Parts: sequence; structure tokens; C-alpha cells
Amino acid sequence: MEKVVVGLSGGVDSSVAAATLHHQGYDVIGLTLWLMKGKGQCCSEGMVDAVRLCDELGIPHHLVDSRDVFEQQIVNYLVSGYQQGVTPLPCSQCNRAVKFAPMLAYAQQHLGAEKIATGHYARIAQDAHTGRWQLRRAIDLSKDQSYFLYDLPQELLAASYFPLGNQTKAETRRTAADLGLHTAAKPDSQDLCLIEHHGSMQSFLDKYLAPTPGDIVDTQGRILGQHDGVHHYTIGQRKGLGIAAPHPLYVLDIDVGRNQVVVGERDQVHQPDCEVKQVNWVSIAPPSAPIRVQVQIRYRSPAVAATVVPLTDPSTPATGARVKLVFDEPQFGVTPGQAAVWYDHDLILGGGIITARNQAAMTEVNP
Ligand SMILES: Nc1ncnc2c1ncn2[C@@H]1O[C@H](COP(=O)(O)OP(=O)(O)OP(=O)(O)O)[C@@H](O)[C@H]1O
Repeated sequence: MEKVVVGLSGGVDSSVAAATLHHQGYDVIGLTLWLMKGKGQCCSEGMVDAVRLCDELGIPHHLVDSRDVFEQQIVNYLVSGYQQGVTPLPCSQCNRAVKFAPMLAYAQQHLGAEKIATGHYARIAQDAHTGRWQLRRAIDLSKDQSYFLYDLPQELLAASYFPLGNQTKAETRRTAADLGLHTAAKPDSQDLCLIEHHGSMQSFLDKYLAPTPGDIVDTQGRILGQHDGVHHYTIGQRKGLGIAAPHPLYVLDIDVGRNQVVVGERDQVHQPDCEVKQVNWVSIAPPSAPIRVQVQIRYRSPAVAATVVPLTDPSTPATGARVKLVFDEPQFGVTPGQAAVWYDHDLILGGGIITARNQAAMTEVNP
């Protein structure tokens, strides 16, 4: 019987992932990572639900205190990103550095297991010709989470199962009800876990960053209003600028050096291209020539046609690998810090972090 360690959040998805593997005959061990410091109700409720689920299934449960890792990898990453005027995406970083890698290390070192599983909606398979592990969108496109998994390296993909990738969310809930799992009717999480915990990203950041008042300016540098900290703004943002103008205004740029938020009209927020750093090639080897793709620049935005132009040698490690994305049509709100993830239909080819326009210009001068 193969041992599999299943990451349990206490939600219905990971419950059904664990139950499915258990009923398929795997030797399943439940593992919950305790992620957030403070009195996180979601964490404590989740932990209790995970323990109860393991009781229902008659499998062991382990709790790993990961609060320090979460603080270093996610809280610090978010706070320093917003301080630098970007809008970091914590989820892909959390999956790689807080969940998958530490879960696999714990499974190998303490539980004698070589495989882990989660309730993510995505599909994984090994290419028979190349031996490369490939990641695809879930069958249920409304629940597809492949965007958040683009940063998993081959060794983590090789060790992972996603038991829910071939079924719809409705089927998951039905399975949970059929098996009498107490999590069957538990509501889905609605937002980023940190936001559920703190109420909003703003109130989370306000705990760490003091107000730093400055000017809101137009592209000519004319002062149109005041802000209380650049970390409260994101590219493409329209609401909350507090400026009366004949046309709606959007955030075009965040200039940390001058402590200014630059605003302009909607068409100015469109960008024909962008540079992407820390590129992880998932399902194919790094290409040496441009390739045609469909790219997603936000979790919920549709994939659009683009060309990926490699800027670094294919042998460059993911931390230093860069590409240029050239969109067929200019895109609205290309946001530094967020992930761009590119696909060939449902197959994830690769992804990385969108860089700031001024940072890309600097790297062209000083490669
Ligand atoms: N604290 C945790 N400890 C261990 N594994 C976790 C934890 N949080 C999430 N996971 C794993 O990551 C998967 C995706 O997490 P996400 O936060 O996106 O939850 P979800 O899609 O709402 O799933 P669920 O219904 O299981 O909470 C979960 O299904 C679970 O396997």
C-alpha cells in the first residue's frame, strides 16, 4: 500500500481528496499546516475539522507548526512587495515554499512517505516520451487552480497527486455527502486566506506599514490629490482615488522613489507587452526561440493570445530566467508582482512574476 500524505485544510476539497485516496486503498495520513499567527479562526476551525475528518476515516493526523515559515515566506513577501510598489501574488509562492516543499520534506523525513496530495483542482501526468511531469487545467474550469501551481518544480510535481482534477466541484460535494463526511456542506473559502483572516488586504498591511502620505499626480507631474501610502494602490485601480475629474482615472504607475501614485485615463493603462522574471517552465523544457501561447495575467482573467520571447539562456535557473510577453492586443492592468501564466490550451507551459515597467527598462540597460 503506497503511503500518501494529504494536506488537510479542514475544507471539503481536501476532505474528499483524502477520502478518495483512502477508499482507493492508499495508506493515507492527514497533515495540517498551522499557518497563521494570532487567533486565526479559520486556522483553528480548520485544524479541528481536519482532526475530525481523520477520525471519521480512521487515519492518522499530524499537525505541523508552519507559522514561522508562513511569516517569512508570505507575510514578509507581501509587506516588502507592497513597500516596493508592486502587488505580490502570495498563493503560488505559498504553494511552493510553504505547502508542497515542506509537506514533502515532512512526509519523507517523519512519515516514510514519498507522495503528497492536495485538494487542488488541476491535473498532473508524466509525458511518456520526455519523462517530464506536466500540469493541466482541471476538468471543472470554474474551479481550475492550475494558475496558482505554475511555480512547482519538477521534483514536487513528481511527488504530488491531485485527486480532484478530473471531477467537478458538484461531484466533490456529492462524494462528501455520500460518504457522510461532516465537511460536506462547509462553505467554500471566498478569498485569499489572509484576507479572510484580516478583513481586507488594506487592514492586513496597516498592521505592518505606517502611513507615508504623498502626492497623486498625472503623467505630467501635476498634483491632483494626496495618498496615505503607495502600498494602498495597485496598477489599474480606479476606486478610492478620491479625485474629482471629468473622466474616470486609473492608477498607471507607482513611483516609490518619489512616493507618488501616477494616474491617467483608461487607455493609458493598456500595455502591449511586459517582462516576466523568475520563470518556471512547467510542462515543456525551456525554449530557445519565441513560442505562441495563451496567457493569463490574473487568476480570474481569461487567457489571451501572446508570444513568449525568451530573454535568458535555456539553462538559466528559474530564479534568474526572464521572458518578454508580447500580447496580440494590448492588455489592461498588467500588474507588477502578479503572476503571468501561459498555456497551450489546457497545458501549463510556464509562468513567472510580472516586473515593473521601470524595472524592465533598467534590466535592458544593465542586463
Ligand atoms: N493549512 C493547510 N494544511 C495543509 N494543507 C493545506 C492547508 N491549506 C490548504 N491546504 C491544501 O491545499 C489545497 C488548496 O487549498 P485552498 O486554500 O485553495 O483551499 P480550497 O480550494 O478551499 O480547498 P479546501 O476545501 O480543501 O479548503 C487544499 O485542498 C489542501 O489540500
